[in-house]
Amino acid sequence: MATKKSVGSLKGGDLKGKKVFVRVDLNVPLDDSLNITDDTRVRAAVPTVKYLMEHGSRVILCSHLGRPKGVTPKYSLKPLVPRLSELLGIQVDMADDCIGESVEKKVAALSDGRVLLLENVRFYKEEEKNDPEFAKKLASLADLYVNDAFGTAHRAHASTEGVTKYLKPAVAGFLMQKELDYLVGAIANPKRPFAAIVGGSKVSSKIGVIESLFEKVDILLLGGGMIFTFYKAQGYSVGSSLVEEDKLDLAKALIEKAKAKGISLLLPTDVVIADKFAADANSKVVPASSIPDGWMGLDIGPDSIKTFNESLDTTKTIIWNGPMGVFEFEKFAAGTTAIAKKLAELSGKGVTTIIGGGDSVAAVEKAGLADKMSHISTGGGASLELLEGKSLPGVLALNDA
Ligand SMILES: Nc1ncnc2c1ncn2[C@@H]1O[C@H](COP(=O)(O)OP(=O)(O)O)[C@@H](O)[C@H]1O
Ligand SMILES: O=C(OP(=O)(O)O)[C@H](O)COP(=O)(O)O
Repeated sequence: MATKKSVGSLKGGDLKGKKVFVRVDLNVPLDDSLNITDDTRVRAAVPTVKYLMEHGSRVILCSHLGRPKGVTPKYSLKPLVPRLSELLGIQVDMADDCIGESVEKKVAALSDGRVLLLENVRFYKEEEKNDPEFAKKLASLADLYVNDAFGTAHRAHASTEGVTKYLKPAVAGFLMQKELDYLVGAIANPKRPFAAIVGGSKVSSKIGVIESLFEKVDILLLGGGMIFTFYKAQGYSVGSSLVEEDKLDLAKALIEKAKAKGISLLLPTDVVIADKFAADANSKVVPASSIPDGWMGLDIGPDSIKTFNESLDTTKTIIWNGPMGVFEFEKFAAGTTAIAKKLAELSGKGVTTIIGGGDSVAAVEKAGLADKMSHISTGGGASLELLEGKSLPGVLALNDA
């Protein structure tokens, strides 16, 4: 993907008094009382909005929340207003719609440096359909467009892609840029040795990532549920561990490919096994090749942690996607927590550490180590697509630098 024009390249007259349509990803988890339970995405949206406020722009914020079918009160963006206002240091105004007369009035009343939050853009089915007429209506609200919604950049929707056809310049926000710098830039030109740690539940959902990383990494560490397909492919008995029978040949082929490419591919040498898939299961540590019938592997074992750590000690860049075990159960979280701790330690020694979205981010946050990493992605699906080497429609649509 070509480098995209950044909001940071706009200054003075480009921004002063201008109405700026900013697509952000405020798709945050809310509890039953509509309290935000993780405000990471709200905090991540702040630098771009503050920059625009400081340059005297009139900021129109647009986001989706959840996957509503039509207007659904529980998916209103209203609960976001207090936290946004607190973080921005001003009272953010809220519109009761995202297009139409009432919104136009609110936009006309915006003064320089102030912020208006539009109501959930997915209350219109035209958003996900990338309907051109709807995109035109969104575009008509503003003078220029900023996309800072990294978490939604893999969607070609009206507010992420369609709108750029009618609103120019269309530029990347600071969060979008940072995500691309790490998830594309740091990986394309890594300081070596470069290691990837890939875990999660299934080989099938990570195959694209593994194959794409094969072209770039020196070391590949595998963990999570997918390792049992690799074990079985090597003739080990895996008990009742998660196995994808139709991916056994693929696992064999990947092991061969790693050899041919000179990549150091490490599979865990021992595993923590359980007698059932439950938080209170009985557990023990066994060598990878000796999982008894009726038992299932739910985490990597202490020897594997030691070997993985030693291998990571030699690196200068690390990307991590997917937990090492069923970290949601305390008893099987040790492997994932150990990796999080190792990455935090290595970050402190100048190693670039990138956490590629999804459950690995949740694990790092659970371990209280989020602020230690070089970069933690705010997008699950979007980061996975980038790591697979795909281009994101929400990024492609922006003006080149
Ligand atoms: N050994 C295992 N057996 C079954 N499930 C596992 C195992 N190890 C990890 N998992 C599960 O994988 C899930 C995460 O997988 P995935 O969605 O592919 O990762 P990510 O969200 O990081 O991309 C977690 O819910 C975790 O419990
Ligand atoms: O939370 C999101 O995706 P993610 O859970 O893959 O990070 C984004 O806001 C995109 O939402 P969507 O998957 O409903 O299009």
